[in-house]
Amino acid sequence: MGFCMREHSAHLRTFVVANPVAGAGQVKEDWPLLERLFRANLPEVDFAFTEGPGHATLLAREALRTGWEMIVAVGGDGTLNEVANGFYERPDASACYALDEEGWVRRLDVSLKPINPDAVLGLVPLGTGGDFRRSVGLMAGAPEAIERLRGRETRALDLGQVGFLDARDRIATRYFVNIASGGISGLVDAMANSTWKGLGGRASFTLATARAFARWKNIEVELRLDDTAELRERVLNLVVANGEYFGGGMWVAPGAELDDGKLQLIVMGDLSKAQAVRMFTDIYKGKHLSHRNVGRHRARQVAVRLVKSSPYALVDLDGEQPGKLPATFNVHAGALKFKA
Ligand SMILES: Nc1ncnc2c1ncn2[C@@H]1O[C@H](COP(=O)(O)OP(=O)(O)OP(=O)(O)O)[C@@H](O)[C@H]1O
Repeated sequence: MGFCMREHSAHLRTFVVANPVAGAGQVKEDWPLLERLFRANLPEVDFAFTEGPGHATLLAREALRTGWEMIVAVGGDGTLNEVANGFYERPDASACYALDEEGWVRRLDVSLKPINPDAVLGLVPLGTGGDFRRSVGLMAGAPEAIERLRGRETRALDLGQVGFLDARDRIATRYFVNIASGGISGLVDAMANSTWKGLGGRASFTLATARAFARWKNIEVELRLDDTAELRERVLNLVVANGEYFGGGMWVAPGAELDDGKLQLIVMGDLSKAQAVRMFTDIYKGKHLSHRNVGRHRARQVAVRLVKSSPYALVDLDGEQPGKLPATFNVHAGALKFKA
C-alpha cells in the first residue's frame, strides 16, 4: 500500500487507553505482560482502563489536553473508534449537519477541531473482529505492535465522519476510522455485540448474521454521491468504506484505500435471503463484486435517505451502532496521524 509516511523527531509521551473487555476479556487477561512491554519500549508512558462505552473518547481527549502526544488504543475496532473520536473537540452535531424537509442529512460545516494537530494515534489490536488491523496491514501480535510504537514513522490516514439520526431522531455526528454501513450489517453487529464474543470473530459474526437475516427486510433508499449522481435502489446493505474489511474478516471493499481521500461505496442490492447467504461466502474472498446485484462507486461524500415506506435501519461505524439512517458520510483526507 502506498501510504504517505512522515517522521517525527523525538520520542512521544504516550498515553495508553485499554479496554479490559475487548477480545472477550483478553486485554484484561494479558495486562501484566502488556504493561511490562509498554514500559520496556516507551520511555514515558501512562495507562488508563475504560469503564464503559464512550469512556475511551473522554480519556483520549483529556490526555491530549494535558500534553500527551501519542494515544494508543488497546482493544478492538470499537476502542480504536472511540479513541480516534477523542482526538477532536466534541463536534456540535447541529453545526455540522441538518436534516432537511426532504429527509436528506445536509452537510453544513464539518471542519475538524483537533486538540493537538500533531498528535499520533497508535493501536495494539486485541479485539474480536480485527477488521481495521487487516485493512491497515497490522497483523503482528501484541508484542510486535508495542515494539512498533517506538518507531518514528506515521501514516496520514483519512478520517470518516457521518451525520445521522440518534435513537430519539436528533441529528448526531461521529468519526469513523475503518468502515461505516447502513442496512443489515448494523443489525448483524448489534446482535454480535449483544452475544458472547468468546466464540471468536468469524463464528460470532456468522451466528449474528443468521439471527439478523431472520428479522431483516430490504430497505428502499436514495443515494447522492458528491451532490451529483443520484441512485434509487432497494438494498440489503450499503457499505461506506475507508478500509477494506468489516464483519470480522469480510473483504467487502477490495481496493478501498485508507489514504486516497475517498470513500468506497458498496451497494448490495435487492438480494433475496437465499442469494445473500450464497454471496456471504464470496465476501470473505472479495468475489461478491461480480454479482449482478452488487455495485461499487467512489466519492468524497455519500448521502443516503430512506424512501418513506422503508423501515428503520441502523448505521454502523467501526462495529458500533450509534444511530440510524438517513445519513451523510464525509471524508477528511489525511487527517489522522497513525503510528506505522
Ligand atoms: N469497561 C467496559 N465495560 C464494558 N464495555 C466496555 C468497557 N470499556 C469499553 N467498552 C465497550 O466495549 C465495546 C467493544 O470494544 P471493542 O470493539 O474494542 O472490542 P471487540 O468487540 O472485542 O473487538 P472488535 O470490535 O474488533 O470485534 C465497545 O463498544 C466499548 O464501548
